[in-house]
Amino acid sequence: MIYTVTLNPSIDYIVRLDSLVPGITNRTTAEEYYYGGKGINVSCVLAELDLESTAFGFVAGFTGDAIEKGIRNDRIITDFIKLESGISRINIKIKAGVETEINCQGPHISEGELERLFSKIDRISDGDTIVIAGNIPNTMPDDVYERILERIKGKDVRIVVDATKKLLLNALKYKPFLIKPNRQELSEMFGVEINTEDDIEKYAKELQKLGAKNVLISLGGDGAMLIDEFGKRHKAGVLKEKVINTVGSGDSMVAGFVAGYEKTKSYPYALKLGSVCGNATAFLDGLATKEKINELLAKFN
Ligand SMILES: Nc1ncnc2c1ncn2[C@@H]1O[C@H](COP(=O)(O)OP(=O)(O)OP(=O)(O)O)[C@@H](O)[C@H]1O
Ligand SMILES: O=P(O)(O)OC[C@@]1(O)O[C@H](CO)[C@@H](O)[C@@H]1O
Repeated sequence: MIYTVTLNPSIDYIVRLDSLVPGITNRTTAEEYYYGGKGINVSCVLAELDLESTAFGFVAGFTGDAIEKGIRNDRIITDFIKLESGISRINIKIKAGVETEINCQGPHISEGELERLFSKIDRISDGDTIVIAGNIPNTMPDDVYERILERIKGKDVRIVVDATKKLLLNALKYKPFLIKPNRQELSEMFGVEINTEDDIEKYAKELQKLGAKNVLISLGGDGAMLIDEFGKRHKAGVLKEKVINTVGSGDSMVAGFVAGYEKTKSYPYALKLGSVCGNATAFLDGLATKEKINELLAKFN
């Protein structure tokens, strides 16, 4: 079974404007909403790839109810913990020529509620995959990913972590099978500007020295680079189509990579399917669909 963990799910409210002017009332030209949070997005794209997953995490209030209902699907088993107070966050994605995101704090999670999650994590067993992705509310200790991984230590579980800074760095000692920083996140982790492909490879290999097996660096419209567990560099480009909404492209890439590796045990294929899923999301209103993935798979080389 593949388990995804989203500590801080969200409703993504996408607002489109011709331009955004600070200090006045701006009016949208269109708006849409999606149920998100990184782990949830991974579960949704896995479902499009015909893979079942169990979604763990915390939901709260009316937004939490909507998220839980909204992602219900016969390939997603939702097993969220309902928090006593607060509401799951609404993240605002402003598309006004450039993209601006406002990702909110999210509800407080108590130590007792965290313990309930750890008990669920104890169900994960040999041969399973766990995908831990996204940010945590800042009231939560930043060793939480380590505490989750500590619970599965010693089990033969494929670990995937998609997070930033300390949350990711602290998880590396658990030897994750895959991490997927984007270029900016890689730069931030090392406090340097990363421009060239050689720089990307150099810093990806630093993350491998710290414990990561496969490091997939996503580069938005420039594609992605994988440094696999054998130190081999693989590159993938992107297809050219009208970009509609890139929110969740990175998560789609993670889902595609995990599915591609699960099916073939081939890193080039995992990178290809990951890229196709990332592209498919960028070219659609919501996340990658089975139809779009199959269409792009036939064109991608
Ligand atoms: N403009 C684009 N055109 C085509 N493909 C894209 C575009 N942007 C993203 N993608 C695809 O999605 C993958 C992941 O994108 P990106 O690097 O933006 O991830 P991310 O920063 O983690 O995104 P997010 O946090 O929104 O999920 C890219 O490697 C690429 O395959
Ligand atoms: O605040 P976090 O957890 O880092 O990111 C949350 C988020 O931006 O990630 C997804 C896209 O990757 C969206 O569905 C969601 O709004």
